[in-house]
Amino acid sequence: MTTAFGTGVTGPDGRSLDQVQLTGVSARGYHGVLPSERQTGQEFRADVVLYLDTRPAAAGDDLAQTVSYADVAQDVHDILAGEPVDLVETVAERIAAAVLARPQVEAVDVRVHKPQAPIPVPFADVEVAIRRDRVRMPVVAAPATTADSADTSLMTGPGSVAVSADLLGYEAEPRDTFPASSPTDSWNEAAEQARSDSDSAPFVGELEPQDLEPVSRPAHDEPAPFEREPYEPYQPEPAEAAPLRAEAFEPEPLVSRVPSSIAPAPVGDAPEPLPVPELIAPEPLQVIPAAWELQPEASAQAEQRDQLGQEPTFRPDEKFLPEQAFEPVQQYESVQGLDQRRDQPIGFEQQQYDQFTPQSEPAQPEPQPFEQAQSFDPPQSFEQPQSFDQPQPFEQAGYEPQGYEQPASQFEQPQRLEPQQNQYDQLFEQQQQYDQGGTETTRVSAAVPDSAVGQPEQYASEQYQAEPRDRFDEVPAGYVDVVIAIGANLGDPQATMRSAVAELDRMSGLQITDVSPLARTAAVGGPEEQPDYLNAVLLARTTLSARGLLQLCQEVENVHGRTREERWGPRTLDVDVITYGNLTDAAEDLEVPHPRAHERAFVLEPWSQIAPDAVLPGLGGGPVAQLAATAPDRAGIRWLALDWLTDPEPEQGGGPTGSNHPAVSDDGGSTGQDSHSAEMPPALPPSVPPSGRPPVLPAGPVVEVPGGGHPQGHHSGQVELDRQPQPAAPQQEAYPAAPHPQSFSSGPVPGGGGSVPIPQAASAGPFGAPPAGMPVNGLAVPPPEEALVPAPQAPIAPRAVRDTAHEAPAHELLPPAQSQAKPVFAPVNPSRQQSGVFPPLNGAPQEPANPLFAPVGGPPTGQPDQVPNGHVNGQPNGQPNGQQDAYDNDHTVIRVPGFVAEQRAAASDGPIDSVPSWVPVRDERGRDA
Ligand SMILES: Nc1ncnc2c1ncn2[C@@H]1O[C@H](COP(=O)(O)OP(=O)(O)OP(=O)(O)O)[C@@H](O)[C@H]1O
Ligand SMILES: Nc1nc2c(c(=O)[nH]1)N=C(CO)CN2
Repeated sequence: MTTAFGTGVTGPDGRSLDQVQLTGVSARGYHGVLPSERQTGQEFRADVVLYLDTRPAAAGDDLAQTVSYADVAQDVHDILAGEPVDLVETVAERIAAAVLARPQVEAVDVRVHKPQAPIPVPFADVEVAIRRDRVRMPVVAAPATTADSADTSLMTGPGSVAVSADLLGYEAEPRDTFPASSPTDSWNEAAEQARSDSDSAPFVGELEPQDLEPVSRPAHDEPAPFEREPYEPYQPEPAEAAPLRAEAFEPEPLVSRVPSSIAPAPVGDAPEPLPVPELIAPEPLQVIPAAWELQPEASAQAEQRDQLGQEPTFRPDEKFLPEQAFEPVQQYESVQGLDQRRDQPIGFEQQQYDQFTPQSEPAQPEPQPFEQAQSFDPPQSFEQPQSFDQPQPFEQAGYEPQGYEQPASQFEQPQRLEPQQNQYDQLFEQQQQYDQGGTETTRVSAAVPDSAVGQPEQYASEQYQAEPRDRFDEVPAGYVDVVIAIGANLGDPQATMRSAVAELDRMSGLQITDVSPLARTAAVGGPEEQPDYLNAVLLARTTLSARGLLQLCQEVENVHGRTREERWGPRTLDVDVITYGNLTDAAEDLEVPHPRAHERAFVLEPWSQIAPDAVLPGLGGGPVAQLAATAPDRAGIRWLALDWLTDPEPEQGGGPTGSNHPAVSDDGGSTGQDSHSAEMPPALPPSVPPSGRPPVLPAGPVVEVPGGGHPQGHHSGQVELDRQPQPAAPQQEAYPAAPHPQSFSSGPVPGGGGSVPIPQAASAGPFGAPPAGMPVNGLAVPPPEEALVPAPQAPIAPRAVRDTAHEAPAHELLPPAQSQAKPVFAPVNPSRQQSGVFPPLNGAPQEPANPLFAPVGGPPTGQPDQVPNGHVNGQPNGQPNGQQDAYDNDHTVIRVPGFVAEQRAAASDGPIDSVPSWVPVRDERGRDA
């Protein structure tokens, strides 16, 4: 696995190290293989993250106890501008070596950009990103740096790379030819410190300046002739290279291990010169032991597979480096597996995740029951979208070295990799690159060993379980508050989302504490014409690791037939982790907070409804309500519905107003997505709450206080989550409670936020409501009528909307009028029709001009009354082929000055059961109300 740049590094004490980041150091450099590059030079830029413990320095306010960023900047600059080398990799390596020459630094991330690289096609950047530490040390030596210019004994600190310089055959440059800034007194003191430290680090050798042969550095105006530089790569001694397994996988403290192959000779020993090949050699890679050699459990599983005639689960496109074997590999679980787990007592899932914690003693091989084996090895016929969810090491993360090619046969496993999905991988990669700071970046890694190809995925999987790879694998001591976003626009989105909420809540290790109103939102990104989404946000708390939570989310997605054909394409279900406590971190497979959450009204708006004071942590974060108000897609929030979980759904197949049918097109018929939905797996069967749940007491109906319960202020009330009191859960320390209120017992939501009771998926068919009053998951389920949320009587602007002046009329931001499909709408109780008219904000309620379209306010008389779905005064507007919009029949479009809301009205052709509380959320005219 290649660690993402700037993600956490754990120190010897197991805690995250502090970081000193230095970005954008630039210089004209002469690196490159082309003579022209050597001749004219070009811009090089570097970013560096130093990992160290800054507490000693802070405690004494003492520079000597830390690293001077100015010195590091100077070194980086000098290396960029300094002695030309062929490869960006070498430049990065040298920078890493220079930084690690400082004994305080435990690890360093280096990213070197070469934005003007001679590439004959348009591109944005070339970037090499490496991480080096005291274990995976640089394979070239640092040139003389500010760190050692005072006293080379500085290089004798623990893990100093200076010694390996000689071992590597690197010829350090004389200080007079390689500029270095003046040493400071503090560095002399640090040198003293390093000397004393070296007593406890017997492996550290010591070099004197005379040991380092000077080489001359070509002046920039006299470019060196194009020839190989005398840098010589690290060449491991074969005898030392063999114990790969021990070096790569033993969960030892960071600083206690130095690969023996590059450990310096004991002090006083003259280092043996090594044979020197021309370029940097990769890390020693020998025969990689089979998974079952490493993990007895895996062995048992393999045997079992053999007996069952199952094939091992291979990831043929995976390439392993020793350190990279910690790549997250899904512990595959079939739909069956999920169902099985659902019925497990609480703690079952935790046990599964407990496997991820380091085990001091390997477990004894035991034959495992068939069910468990299945969870590692799904039937071949079951297509695991997860296989493609996970970033593939190297390819997806963009770490594939340029020109690195594997024989096609090693990638071809038709039953696993379908062309379509490979295509998605590419898109995924683009997305990741896009995520790395907004520019398209080609990243290059130093070396990918061929021998790592084609290893059983179990191998990586087991390793993943054996040692937490990063903070995302840390299992919290207590509950962590999390925010999860769900969305869907294919199939039967509302039904799917109802199920998803119930399924997530049933998972042990995860408890949903609050559910937002349902938002209908214009699709953001992706193909131009796709149905609107339904979106909601769930507040929850979890005892799972962040990665465990992601895995759960993906399992639920998969259960609902999630496929990935194109980036931001339509989907049956999307479940994203928005926040995990206050953790801000990124890895290849997970980033929290979700990297785009801060700009997505379809997340922020529902979230702010249930947590008005929530704050999104991290870069770009801030008060959620504020972010929601200013998010670019704000105008795409069409409406919110409160009672989307409690409101009983119509019978299946109940026509276009029903919710158990595929996405409905404007003409009331099925959309082109029908075929897709036909491919969906059958809906989950009804299930009972897991036995481990606390017993649920009958409770009163969902209470809606006068005003309608909508959090936007025009309903002042809230919906109570009438849950059974839960035992107090310890909050774990590492990621303190997220700054949003996620009260477990609902109580009044601050700011009048409206929560939606968690659905009951227990008794009435796949998505149907349970009998009235039947409590599920700690929620009291009111009889349908009681559950109804009265339509707002005196709407005022939502808080978020009120705070925001939107300039653009909403419909400009909506999808084209010819949009073919709509999501399913919740059923409507005809008795609620007239109450669905939202009066103007500051005036008397107005009667709708016609029963279906109730223009209250709206554009000046005489102008077409255009509504987002393309209607003009109730007539289809811009519908292709003259299609009649389904809204004409079963929706009332309600307008108030500055706002748009759509309310379902009596439909002549479908069951009408209840009225969801659609509420206006959008300032249609871009004005404050
Ligand atoms: N916070 C996160 N939540 C969910 N997935 C994440 C997160 N961070 C990274 N990922 C990764 O993103 C990958 C793609 O996720 P997904 O297909 O759901 O993207 P998407 O929903 O189409 O787009 P977006 O990520 O913009 O919402 C996942 O396989 C997962 O590994
Ligand atoms: N309106 C809306 N747009 C989207 C959504 C979504 O959930 N809602 N999800 C996306 C990828 O996660 C991309 N675009």
